[in-house]
Amino acid sequence: MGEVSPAFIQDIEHRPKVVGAIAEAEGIPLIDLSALINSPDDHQAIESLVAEVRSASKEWGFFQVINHGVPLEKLRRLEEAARKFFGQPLEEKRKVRRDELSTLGYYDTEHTKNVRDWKEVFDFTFHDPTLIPASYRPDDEEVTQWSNKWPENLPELREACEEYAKAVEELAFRLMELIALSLGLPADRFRGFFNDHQTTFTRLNRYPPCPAPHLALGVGRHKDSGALTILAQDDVGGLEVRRKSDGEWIRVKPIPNAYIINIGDIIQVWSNETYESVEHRVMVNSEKERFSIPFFFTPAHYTMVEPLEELVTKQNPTKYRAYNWGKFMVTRKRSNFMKLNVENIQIHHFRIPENKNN
Ligand SMILES: O=C(O)CCC(=O)C(=O)O
Ligand SMILES: [Fe+2]
Repeated sequence: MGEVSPAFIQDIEHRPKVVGAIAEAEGIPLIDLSALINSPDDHQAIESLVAEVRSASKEWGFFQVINHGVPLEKLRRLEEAARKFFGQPLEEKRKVRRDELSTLGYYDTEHTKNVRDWKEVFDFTFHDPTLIPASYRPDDEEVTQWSNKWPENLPELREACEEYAKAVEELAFRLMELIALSLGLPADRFRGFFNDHQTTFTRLNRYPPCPAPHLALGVGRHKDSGALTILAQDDVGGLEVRRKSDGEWIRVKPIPNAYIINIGDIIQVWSNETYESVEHRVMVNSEKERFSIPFFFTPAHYTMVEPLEELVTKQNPTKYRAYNWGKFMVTRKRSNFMKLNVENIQIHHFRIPENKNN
């Protein structure tokens, strides 16, 4: 990536605090999922987990989980394969680069809020191919497919990716059950959105050392647009979360063999804002590279996302107009691809103003 070109430079108000960042100690909640994995029939233990998830989702929109049931060796194997993949010359990585027909594969030019991110990425889906609208245009009903692009010279990458995503998907379903219960819904309330044709994808992120960590970000401030994100990070650290209580950026402490879970925009809408998707960003540093692996759990492309009817009442009327998830996702990808000088599509574009409710 060489010199820091102006494309990477954040506006002054969005630059990270390299010194004096808020301590990690009072950071996001840590939840031990042992009961969910080992004694799912112990109602009392599950109730208390549900209460922890409710409070963490409400106060922070982020939490970490341990004893989550994803075997550590699957993560280690994937990390090793990812290091090998990113360690190759650029022309080798570009053999599996993303293109306009399928956004899966390798790329190093993602923009978040129109500023370039200091990172390189490899995206893949577990349910391959993934059905997706052919265009962002609302009147175009054609559906197309995204297919994975696997490097031929590194067959172990494919195996490691597939095994890992399968294990994390199980965790995702379990977490969605806890979240459903925490909203007073039946445990399987969200299941149907993910049964067929889910658009879930996993990303391998590499953040190279950066000569100007005070000017650039690994990922600029953003909210995740899916339902739930399950993130593995290494021991370098750099993820920051915007604390809901006061808007301060808080570092997320790397905890060995923990996953970071965050509520995405879709749960914000489904829950009619009982829970909110929270802004986060990634700092880079001048010495160490950092790896992270987010798993973005997202429903089928034809899902119309809107507040669940059980959570809409006279006192709490619906806060969103329904939107089509596939079109939303394709519109997002398009603007990541093309550095458009307009704001990305956001769920607030579907927000119903308060006074129109009454
Ligand atoms: O690398 C990280 O810690 C987070 C990455 C992230 O927020 C994203 O890819 O959406
Ligand atoms: Fe994110």
